[in-house]
Amino acid sequence: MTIENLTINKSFGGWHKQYSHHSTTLNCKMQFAIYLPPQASNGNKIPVLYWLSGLTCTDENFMQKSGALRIAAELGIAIVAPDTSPRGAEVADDEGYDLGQGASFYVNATQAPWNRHYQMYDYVVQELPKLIESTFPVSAKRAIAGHSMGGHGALTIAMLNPQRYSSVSAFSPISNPMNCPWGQRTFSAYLGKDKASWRNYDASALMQQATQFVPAKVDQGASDDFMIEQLKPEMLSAAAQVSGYPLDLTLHDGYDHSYYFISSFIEDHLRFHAEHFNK
Ligand SMILES: N[C@@H](CCC(=O)N[C@@H](CS)C(=O)NCC(=O)O)C(=O)O
Repeated sequence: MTIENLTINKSFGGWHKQYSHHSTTLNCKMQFAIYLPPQASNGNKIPVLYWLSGLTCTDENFMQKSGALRIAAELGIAIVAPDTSPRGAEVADDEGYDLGQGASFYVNATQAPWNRHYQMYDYVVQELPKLIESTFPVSAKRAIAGHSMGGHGALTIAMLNPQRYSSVSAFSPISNPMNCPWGQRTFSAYLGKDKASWRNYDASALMQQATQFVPAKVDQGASDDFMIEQLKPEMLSAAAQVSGYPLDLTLHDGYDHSYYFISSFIEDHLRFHAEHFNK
């Protein structure tokens, strides 16, 4: 596997780098960002947090706007931020911001034309960690987190792979995509009309039937314009009660859906993941 370094910037004593590589899973060129804290330079292998961004984002939004790097440098955690979908002129797309490029929903598409490139679930779970762990001084200790569409991705991926992640966290996740407009539009396109296949990618459905638990922290802004129609955090809480899932979900007065919210609480998320890496 060859990867090409695109940018390199020193930050909080560590290094933020962007790379591109050909993804065999997605059948196209992909870009990702990695933050390597100072602890990555002393010969040790450090744990990694994978961050999945929301609709319309690339590998850049989180790294530039969340304020996570200062805390990652303190705690000795690497952060990897993949792009939010396959991209390129030959990759299927849609005019809406909520389907196609920038809107993969982190599933493996089964329906044409999407199934040719939209295999983001496999990319995030398999190909990307393999590439990261064979290229950078990181250990196999992994956590996963995300925002909105990425919060949905992080929760579903952690619950489907409890042995691969020591903890999961989400800001404003799309908690019950089977029952909201964003999820119904994308799941119909990527997975087809048979709703049985949707359940496997629905955080509330998975949480309700979970028997293996990855510690989960979720924060939601109470003034988030998407909360009632699209995000439905109450469905996740209800699901956790059914299975006894260790879900720590907090509603925060006055906060909206933006990076102003994420940057206000990202420190708590990184400390939560660090605590579970050290267990
Ligand atoms: N109203 C937005 C919806 C998309 C949106 O809010 N995206 C969130 C994730 S769901 C985001 O992180 N945007 C990029 C940013 O704030 O940097 C739009 O039309 O672009």
